[in-house]
Amino acid sequence: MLKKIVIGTRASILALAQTKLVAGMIRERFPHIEVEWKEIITKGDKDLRTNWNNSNTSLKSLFTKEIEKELLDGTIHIAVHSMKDMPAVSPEGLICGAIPEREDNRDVLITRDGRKLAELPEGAVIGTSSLRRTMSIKELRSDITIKPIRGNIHTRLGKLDSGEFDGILLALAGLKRTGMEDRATEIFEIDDFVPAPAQGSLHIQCREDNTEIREILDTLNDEKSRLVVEAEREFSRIFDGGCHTPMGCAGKLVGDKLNLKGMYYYEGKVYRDEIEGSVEDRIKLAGELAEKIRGQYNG
Ligand SMILES: NCc1[nH]cc(CCC(=O)O)c1CC(=O)O
Repeated sequence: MLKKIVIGTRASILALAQTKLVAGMIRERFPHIEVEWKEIITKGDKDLRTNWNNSNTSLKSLFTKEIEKELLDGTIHIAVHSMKDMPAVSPEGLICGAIPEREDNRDVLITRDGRKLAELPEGAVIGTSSLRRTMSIKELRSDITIKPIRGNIHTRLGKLDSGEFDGILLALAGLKRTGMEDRATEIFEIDDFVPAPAQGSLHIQCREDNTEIREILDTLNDEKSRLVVEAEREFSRIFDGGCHTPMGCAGKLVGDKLNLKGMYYYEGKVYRDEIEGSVEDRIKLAGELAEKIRGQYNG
């Protein structure tokens, strides 16, 4: 019988918050198992010059490689990641062992003085390095000036507070999980601002051959979250989504139906559509939604 589980984590406040959340879930279900975490510094953490928010799949692994090596070596048992930052395909020997209940997937605006988007002055400066967020905010207010911003949530909030920006855009999930939800000035509705595929969802990673850990992780799974996230990830795979590709996708269960909204920016224009169907057909639905959107610009 397993006595202790070691979770590998990056040292950022969000990574630690997510790790502690998962540690709590395991302790609650398996009180006899001791849960610890080990902070691992990744190449991405060392190299702050990398614009990781606009990174493609290979750059994405900058933040996971060292952690994945420790999983494979067996020095840690599991790792907790934000699903939206994970490439579509797991490295050889590793799997996603659980997708727990998803947090709110919406995006938020945070301003220094509590002004909402509509109240900001002409040409106000908003910080984001995400193309999806840039395009979405420009759609709502074309006069806004976008300036790139890097670093973890605290660094970004610090840059906002010091006056470098009038506002910044972040995921509500990250604010909630780090206990800073009260910083959210304006929460954007999905129809105005389509979230990144799998935003707000966790990816608990483990070794494929570790059956004991897989049985434990099975109990952390939230089936509804998994079904929705699978569809969003399929949409993202079709459009080859790193965070680099300006696209969004958000699913919602309505009874036994899945409603899927998607958007994609192509040659400077926004295309959106939505689809609804049986949740069992979620992968097919994601493909059909992508086809509908492609049909708009291919005519
Ligand atoms: N790309 C960085 C990242 N990865 C996950 C989150 C937030 C939490 C989540 O979406 O699950 C963030 C920060 C942000 O986008 O505001």
